[in-house]
Amino acid sequence: MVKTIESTVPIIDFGKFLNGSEAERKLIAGDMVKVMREVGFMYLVNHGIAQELINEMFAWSARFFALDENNKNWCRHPEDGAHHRGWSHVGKEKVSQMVFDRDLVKQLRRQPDVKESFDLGNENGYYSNIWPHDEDIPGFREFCNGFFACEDHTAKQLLRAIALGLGLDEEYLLNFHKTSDNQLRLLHYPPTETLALQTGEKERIAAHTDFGTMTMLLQDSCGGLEVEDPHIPGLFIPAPYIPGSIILNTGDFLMRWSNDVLKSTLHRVRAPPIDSKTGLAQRRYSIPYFVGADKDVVVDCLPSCHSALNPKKYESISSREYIAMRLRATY
Ligand SMILES: O=C(O)CCC(=O)C(=O)O
Ligand SMILES: [Fe+2]
Repeated sequence: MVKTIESTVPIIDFGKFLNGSEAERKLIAGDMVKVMREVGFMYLVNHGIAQELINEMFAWSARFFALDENNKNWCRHPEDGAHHRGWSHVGKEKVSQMVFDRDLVKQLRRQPDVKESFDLGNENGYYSNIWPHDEDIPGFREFCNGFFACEDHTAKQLLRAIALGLGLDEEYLLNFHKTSDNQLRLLHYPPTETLALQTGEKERIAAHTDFGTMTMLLQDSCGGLEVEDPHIPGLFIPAPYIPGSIILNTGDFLMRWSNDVLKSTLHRVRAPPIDSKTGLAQRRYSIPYFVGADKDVVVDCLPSCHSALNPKKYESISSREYIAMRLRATY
């Protein structure tokens, strides 16, 4: 049987959590945690972020990436990989999966990802944002900041649901996400020779898991995102855009925090359908929002995720220590 996304990545109606009765809220929270345990990826519909706002964010993203290279250079990502802000040109970044060996990282970087990105965080955060000149793209900064806040609002509702589904106090996870230390990432994968993507000579984004607590992912209709089958390692299943949906996936930090009860699943971006006019793999835009825990708060295993039969597997760790370790392997 051909595996389809519907049979692997479930669709959850989050509106029933946002506006439902106490019983419905509990049911949805339980469903979400079940999916996080089994698959690590879900589609959310009625998630509370207005579609017009999402469309507008994609339009701003396209406008930003269409800027002249000199204008984008003004806000380029610093060499320090930990300061994850600003524009990274095509070829700058290589996402890798848990590779900490310096020589191996060097070797992997010879085949960089064919994508460019723009990263921003909370304006009041530890790392300053790096913006393009306002006159080059007036209104961009303001819109991005508004969108960041809107996603943060939804992220907080999702954190409530996950805590509830884990049998914790609904506010439990919010107490570790007080500073909104999240990252909004605009991604642009330019048109690329399909064959090079198919043979793996070039990659859009190699198989990886995300670092943080969780990721909310917006994608356009191009296609190419694939999620590893939870039961068949190495089998990747296409996760196309479902109108009106966003994707929610568990991050590595939450996986560790939950004693591996919640799964952070491998995913990648491969060749989408070929553009019939150019013969190239179509351009893709996506917008992940990485939700991160407060950097200096040390987390120990979640209370409902360990027992005498299932003892704690990991030392307690702060998100700062954990993320720094992962970023060093990426830049
Ligand atoms: O472009 C996409 O849809 C995937 C992006 C992604 O997985 C990431 O940036 O971590
Ligand atoms: Fe990812």
